[in-house]
Amino acid sequence: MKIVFLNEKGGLFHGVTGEKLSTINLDEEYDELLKQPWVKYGTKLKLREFKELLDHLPRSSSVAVISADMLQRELFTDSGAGTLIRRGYKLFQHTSVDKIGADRLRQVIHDRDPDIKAGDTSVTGVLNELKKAPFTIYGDEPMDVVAIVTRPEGEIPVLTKLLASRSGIMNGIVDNVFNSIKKDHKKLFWTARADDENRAWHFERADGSFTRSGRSLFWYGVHDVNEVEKIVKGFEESGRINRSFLPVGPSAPPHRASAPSGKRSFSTFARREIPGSKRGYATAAPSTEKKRLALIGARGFTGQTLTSLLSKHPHLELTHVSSRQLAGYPLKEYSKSKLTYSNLSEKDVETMEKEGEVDAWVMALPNGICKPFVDAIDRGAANKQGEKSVIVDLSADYRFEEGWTYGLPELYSRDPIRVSKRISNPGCYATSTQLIIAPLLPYVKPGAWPTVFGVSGYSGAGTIAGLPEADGRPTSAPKVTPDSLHGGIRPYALTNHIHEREAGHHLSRLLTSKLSEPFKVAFVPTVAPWFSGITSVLSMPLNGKLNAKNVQELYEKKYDGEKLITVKKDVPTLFDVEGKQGWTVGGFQVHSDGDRVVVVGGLDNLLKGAATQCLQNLNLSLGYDEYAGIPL
Ligand SMILES: NC(=O)C1=CN([C@@H]2O[C@H](COP(=O)(O)OP(=O)(O)OC[C@H]3O[C@@H](n4cnc5c(N)ncnc54)[C@H](OP(=O)(O)O)[C@@H]3O)[C@@H](O)[C@H]2O)C=CC1
Ligand SMILES: CC(=O)N[C@@H](CCC(=O)OP(=O)(O)O)C(=O)O
Repeated sequence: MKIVFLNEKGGLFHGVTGEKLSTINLDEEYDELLKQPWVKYGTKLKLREFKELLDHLPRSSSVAVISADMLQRELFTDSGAGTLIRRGYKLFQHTSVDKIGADRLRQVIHDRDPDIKAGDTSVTGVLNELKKAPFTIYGDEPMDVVAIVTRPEGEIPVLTKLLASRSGIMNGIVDNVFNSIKKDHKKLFWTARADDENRAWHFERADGSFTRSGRSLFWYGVHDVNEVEKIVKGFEESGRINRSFLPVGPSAPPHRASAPSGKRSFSTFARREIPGSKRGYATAAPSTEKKRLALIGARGFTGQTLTSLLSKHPHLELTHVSSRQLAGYPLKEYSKSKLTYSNLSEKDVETMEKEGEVDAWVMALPNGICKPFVDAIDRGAANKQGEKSVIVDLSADYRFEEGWTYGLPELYSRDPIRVSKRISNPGCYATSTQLIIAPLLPYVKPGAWPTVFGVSGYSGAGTIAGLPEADGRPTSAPKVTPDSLHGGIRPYALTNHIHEREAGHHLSRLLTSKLSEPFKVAFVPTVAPWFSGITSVLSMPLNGKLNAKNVQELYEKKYDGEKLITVKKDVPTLFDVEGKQGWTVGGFQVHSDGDRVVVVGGLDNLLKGAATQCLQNLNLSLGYDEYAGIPL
């Protein structure tokens, strides 16, 4: 039986983080919740009454707290909305197999353990391992989730098994079990294989990870790189974690490595952000190894901007610059070595990849041009001995593509970027649009799209060929000029700009409750007569009441510690964004009725909107410090 409780806000919200609580399992969470200082008055009363009601109904019953306009979706789709409250199942913890029943445990291991499916061990093998050291088995009563943590005296605990049924995944029990492990263990290590369909889930729960040849080691609670190294050495010696998951010894052939797409979470379950898990830690200090980069589309605005940044990069060497027009001419914007433009064909690119001539490629080409080059690199990589190179594409061509990682580090986990070889760089307006909406996602009024007005400098439109210099050297001219705008501004692509879909598509991944269709954003672009810099103005109806101070705090909290994000009180001006590496937000205002928020954000379309973000992505995937070469 499902009981629907209508409230204005459309659910219950965490009083500190402001996030919507998607599920409350009363058996597990009720006592703890009632102790929270923010659970008072109406919320307390409601929780008490829901508990009383559900205590007298079958366990499968639940209460859905939703807003009136979500009623249809709650009743007629299986996606649900708001907050779902149920008794749930009590979690258990046992330190012996007998307590949970050896036969039941055998069955679960037999049915779900990927190591058994891969033929690497047997059920008896798993149970024999348990005899070697003290352990705790965590799970829920119907055993939809079973997790085993081994914890030899004085050693780091290891989560050796996390076995969940589909219903365990869909009902969030796996998170409940994991949280209960977290309560007991301040530090934990565990592993997952590339074919683990919940791989993104692991990245999100970890403070750090190491991936090689599709096998990942994860941990939380250890932030010091030296400590990680020491622990890993201990695992190597004791054999508690299979060597193939550890950052030790020679790696397996890299061409077998498969990177997580970063897109897949539990297949039917939107990702949830876990506080404190935004940043990963590399297992070793960031690399300082010299690596080589080829830039295709080097003549254009973004190509040139990236070239200038690379001139100051401590480790990354630009070795090839490709332009059809400038082939044979020297490159001017790069100071680390003398380079001449070439006009690389698809065949050249394939051969270069096959011969391992570069470690990374950047595609700074117009939309729709990139695929033949990417295909050529893929062909080259298929016939290559060593590791395949990284590609970062600046165009819109791979931003919706399975197998590519969308590189917006401040919003979507950095770890998938670290292990990805195919990265799509977000659009300039789309970057600002997502950064400005993300902190307010729990407050989006259902059915009302957030609207972003974006005003961009004309460099956003790219270049055409200009008049040649006196010596015949070709030049570039902006496609849109201040003259063509008559000194004014020109709204364009009033609906369906590609960045509208891009922003909605990716923001959907941050929602805590599943939507039956992608999250919708209204985006309206305007081009203006200055060279570079975008101002984005967000206007968004709220699902409840907020004040300007609350809003500013949401941004401060969301972007705390982010080196490329500035939160200020005042409205950012062009001065705050033009030529600046990061994104700035400010001007937080709420309508006097308290139900509509307006926020202003801005970035330089050629920097955080393109080249700087590209460099963050290159740095992460090549193992450098994320900000290497970025003047902070
Ligand atoms: N400008 C901006 O603010 C932003 C742009 N982007 C995206 O980045 C990409 C590059 O943009 P931008 O630098 O402005 O573009 P430009 O028009 O300034 O440059 C395009 C580049 O691609 C080359 N090129 C064009 N057509 C072809 C082709 N058919 N084959 C091979 N090379 C070609 C050009 O050189 P040549 O003709 O000499 O070969 C030039 O180097 C685009 O996809 C854009 O959407 C993303 C974020 C911001
Ligand atoms: C002013 C101007 O014309 N801006 C460009 C945005 C450039 C960009 O980021 O486009 P991609 O998504 O193709 O990478 C535009 O609206 O198309």
